[in-house]
This record gives sequence, structure tokens and C-alpha cells, in this order.
Amino acid sequence: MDSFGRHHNYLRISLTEKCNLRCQYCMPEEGVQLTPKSELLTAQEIITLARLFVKEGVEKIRLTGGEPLIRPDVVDIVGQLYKLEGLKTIAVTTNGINLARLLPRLKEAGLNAINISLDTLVPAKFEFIVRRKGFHKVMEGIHKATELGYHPVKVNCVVMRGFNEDEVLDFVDFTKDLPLDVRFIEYMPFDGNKWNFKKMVSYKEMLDTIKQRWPELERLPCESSSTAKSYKVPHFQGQISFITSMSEHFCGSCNRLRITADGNLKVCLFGNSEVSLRDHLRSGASEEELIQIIGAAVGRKKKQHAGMFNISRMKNRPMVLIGYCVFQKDPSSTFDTKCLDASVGQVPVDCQSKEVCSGSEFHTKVPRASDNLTHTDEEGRATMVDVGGKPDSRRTAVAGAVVLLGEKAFRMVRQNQVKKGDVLAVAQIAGIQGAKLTSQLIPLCHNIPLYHVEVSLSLDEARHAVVIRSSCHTWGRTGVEMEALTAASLAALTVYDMCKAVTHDIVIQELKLLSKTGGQRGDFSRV
Ligand SMILES: Nc1nc2c(ncn2[C@@H]2O[C@H](COP(=O)(O)OP(=O)(O)OP(=O)(O)O)[C@@H](O)[C@H]2O)c(=O)[nH]1
Ligand SMILES: C[S@@+](CC[C@H](N)C(=O)[O-])C[C@H]1O[C@@H](n2cnc3c(N)ncnc32)[C@H](O)[C@@H]1O
Ligand code: SF4
Ligand code: SF4
Repeated sequence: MDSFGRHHNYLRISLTEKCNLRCQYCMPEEGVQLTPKSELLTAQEIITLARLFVKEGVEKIRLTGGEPLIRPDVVDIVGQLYKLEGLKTIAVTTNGINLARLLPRLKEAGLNAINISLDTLVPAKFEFIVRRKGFHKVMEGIHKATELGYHPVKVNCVVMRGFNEDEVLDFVDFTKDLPLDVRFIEYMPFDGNKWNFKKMVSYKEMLDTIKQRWPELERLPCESSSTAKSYKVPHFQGQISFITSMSEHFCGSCNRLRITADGNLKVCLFGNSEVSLRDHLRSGASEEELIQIIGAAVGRKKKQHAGMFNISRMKNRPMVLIGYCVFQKDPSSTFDTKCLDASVGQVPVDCQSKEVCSGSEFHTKVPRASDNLTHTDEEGRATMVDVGGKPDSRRTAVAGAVVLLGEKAFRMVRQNQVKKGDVLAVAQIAGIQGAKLTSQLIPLCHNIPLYHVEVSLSLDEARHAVVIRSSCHTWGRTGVEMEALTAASLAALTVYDMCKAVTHDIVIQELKLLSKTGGQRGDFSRV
């Protein structure tokens, strides 16, 4: 029990720091620096600590990581936990890659509950976010878990703007014929993951989107300590939930403690204080002494986490790396920008104040002479062209680019041997994302509803080149050539990024509009 009267009966144990995936929001591509094996908890130490916690009132243990199912003795650990009297639930959170293979043995050993992480239902996007192959294995794991009677199987989906928020309704459909609980998780800040609140899609926003499609969505009752708010589309077999760690934290009913793979007790996910139970255990501390140490740490637990902006700046264990912008535009002003992330502690580029940023102030950008610019109003402020008076028409645009790779990189792309992954698949997704993001990237570009975007990449053996072609189509008042060009540029830059470890002698050329139809100025086609 902590000083706020919260009873801690749920322990999360990390079985390993290693993982067979490299999710962009969690781990850097090269992995994290691993603790030497001798400093990690052995299976025996895990069981000794678990026994102690269960004796003191823990009723549920979740095995997590890293990826818990890559630990060779995981089945044995589950089997030993099963023998602990008083432990009601043994659960695992897994990325699902090894699940189908291990599940029959895990079930037999006593595993009661499974949470599987899956952020997209599109195989190519999966490879992009986790930087590895394996989508079909995860799906196989999900189906296997339902077949073996785990009801519901919880599917964890971290929702990130610009990546998968457009799949929320597809994930809801996923619950139609399967006994799943798809849990939409608000993206959380961890040391180094370049968290940005614009990337986080809030629970309210997701719920609005879902309610537009399913107005009859029903709220379900849930336990007071649950992290999830659950709903159900009537007649669907499964349900959906939201884990609102950021927009509506659930610290008031927190019942969790965690032990890291190297044996540290962490009383709060977002707290940075840790106490090494491993060291005490190895130096021969008695059960009573360990209970006292744990009790003191729990007694120091804070009431709640520090709020989404503050925790993003706190030192904590890494989850890591997804690059994002430095300045957040303040909608109330043309020149003011509020710094939310990477400039903290530095003098931001272009900021008039030339002072070190503490992260909370607005920065005033150095204004530029605007007399000769075409997209400006009478006062010299930037403005978009008003296209409101133009008639609607069907508009299409096709653009292209060529990336000259040189012989070695070309061969590796052709044989899909580039270490970063499948270059053509990732670049194709980048191109499509690029088209959708055009209005955010090109300052005075309109945001246009795109009805179709296609990006294709082919190999030109003679030139050792990747040839990119993008096409976009809309129905509206302004054209889509910038969308097609942005798609081709992003696809080309992604090819460069994925191959730069092989060579820097890469040339992007021939970025151009190939054809365009619709609009007042008539059609265009490059011959
Ligand atoms: N704030 C906070 N969020 C947590 C904590 N543990 C898990 N979460 C959130 O819950 C998400 C899913 O974690 P899981 O490993 O599936 O565990 P869980 O949600 O506790 O699972 P259940 O026991 O089934 O409720 C994580 O990505 C976090 O967003 C915690 O201790 N504090
Ligand atoms: C850290 S993983 C460990 C277990 C396992 N490897 C897996 O991916 O399920 C536990 C859960 O945390 C989620 N997670 C990781 N980083 C996150 C972040 N920055 N914000 C929200 N959830 C995150 C993952 O998607 C996963 O569902
Ligand atoms: S979220 Fe899980 S699967 Fe993804 S890198 Fe982190 S530990 Fe591995
Ligand atoms: S942030 Fe800390 S206090 Fe809040 S729910 Fe998570 S572990 Fe509990």
C-alpha cells in the first residue's frame, strides 16, 4: 500500500531487454546497449522475487520486456509462477512473432492472458514501423490465441498521427468476427523517442472518429484499476478499448509495480527512481529486509505522473527514436512558434530572442523581407491563394524521379539485402505518406482530399537506378501536382536514406511533373 492508499497487486516483470523487432517509437535501429548477462535476473531470482511479491498481496504478474518470448526459459518461468499459491493471473505482453509456436506449451504451463502488439493491418507499414518482417506471424499468433481459448485476446495498437490513425476503423472491424479487445494506446513519451504531442492522437479524437461510423457504440463497465476504457459495437464479437495514459491518466487507481530485467524495482512507469532488488538479493538480504526495501520504495511513490509535457523531458529508460519537428506553430500568429521539443536547452535557430530555450516560452522567428513574394497580402504576410471561387473538376497528376544508386547498392536493393529492410516497399509507403502530408510540408499549399495515390518503383538495370512514378487524383478546385511531386521526392529520399550506409554516391535526378489533367489551364503532358 502506498501513501495514497493504493493497493499494489499487479507486478510487471521484464524478462529481457532484447527484442526481435525494432519499433521506431521504442528502440533505435541498432538496439539498446544491453546489460551484461551476469547482471540480469536469472529464472531462479525472478521466481524468488515473484514469490515474495505474491506473499505480500500481488495477484497478477505480467511478463514483458523487451520481447519476453525470446527468452529461452520463458515456458519454464511460467510453469514455476503457476505453482505460486495466491497468484491468480499470469499474463504476457508480446509482439507476437514467436507466439503461435510457443503458445501450446505456454498454455500448458499455466499462462492465462495474452496481450499482442500490432500497430497496423497493412503488411508493408508493419515492416516500416517495426523495421523487420513478420506481419503474418503476428496474425498467426492472434488467431492461434483465439483458437486456444484466450478470450479476449488483447491487441495493443499504439496510435500515431500520420502513421496509423487512418486505420482506427479497420481495427474496429477487426473485432467483428473475432473475440478480440483492440486497445488503442495513446503514444507516450520516453527518454529519446522524440515524443511530440502532435504525434499523439487523443482518446477523444479516436472516439469521435469511431462514433461517426458507429453511433450506436456502447460503453462497457470495467474494473476500477483498469488502464482501459472499453466500448463495443453491438453484435460484434469483440470489443475496443482506449488506454489514455496521456490525455486522461489513470494514476489515481494505479495498482502496478514493475521489475526491470536487471532486477530494479520501478514503482512508476514514468518515475526515474529505481532500487536494485538484485543487488540486495545477491548480497544475501533476508526476506524481511527485502520486504522493508520494497515497502519503502512503494511508500515514496508519487501521486501521479508529471504530465505529458514534463515526462517527455524527464530522464527515464529509453523507448526511443522517431524524429519530429523542432518548432510547433502557434496558430494565433504568423511568426510566433512555440518550442516543444528538440530546442530545449539550446538557442533555437531563427529565434529572435537568441536565448537558451527552457521549453515553455514562445519563440519569435526572425521576420524576412516579403516585398517580392507572390503569396503575400497587402501587409506582406504570407497568404494562400483563395481557390473558393473556382469550379470543381476531376484533377490528376503524375510525377516521376530517378535515383542513381551505383552498381553495389543497386544489386543489394534488387536482391533485398539492404540491412535497413525492403527499400522498395518502405519507399513506396513513404511516397504515399508524402502525398498525404504535402500541405503540411509545402508552406502555402492547400490541403486537398486525395481520392487515390499510387507510387510505384521499378529497377532500371542499365542505369543502376530506381525509377519512381507517382500519381494522385482528386475532385476539387485546385490540382494535385504538388502531391504527386512530393510523393516522388519522399520516395526518392527514402531510397537514399535506406542505401546511404552502402554508398553516399547516390544521385536523385529527373524529379518532374509527367502529366496533369483538369483545371482551368488545361491538360499538360511531357512528351
Ligand atoms: N501510465 C501507465 N501506463 C501503462 C502502465 N503499464 C502499461 N501501461 C499502458 O498500457 C499499454 C499496454 O500495456 P500492456 O503491457 O498490454 O499491459 P496492461 O495494459 O496493463 O494490460 P492488462 O493487464 O491487460 O490491463 C502500454 O503501452 C502503456 O500505454 C503503467 O504502469 N503506467
Ligand atoms: C514495451 S512493449 C514490451 C512487450 C513486447 N515486446 C510488445 O511489444 O508487446 C509493451 C507495450 O508497450 C507499448 N509501447 C511501447 N512504446 C510505447 C510508447 N512510446 N507509447 C505507448 N505505448 C508504447 C508497445 O506497443 C507494447 O504494446
Ligand atoms: S514495442 Fe515491443 S516489439 Fe517493439 S521494439 Fe519495443 S519491445 Fe520490441
Ligand atoms: S504513470 Fe505511474 S502512477 Fe500513473 S498509472 Fe503509470 S505507473 Fe501508475
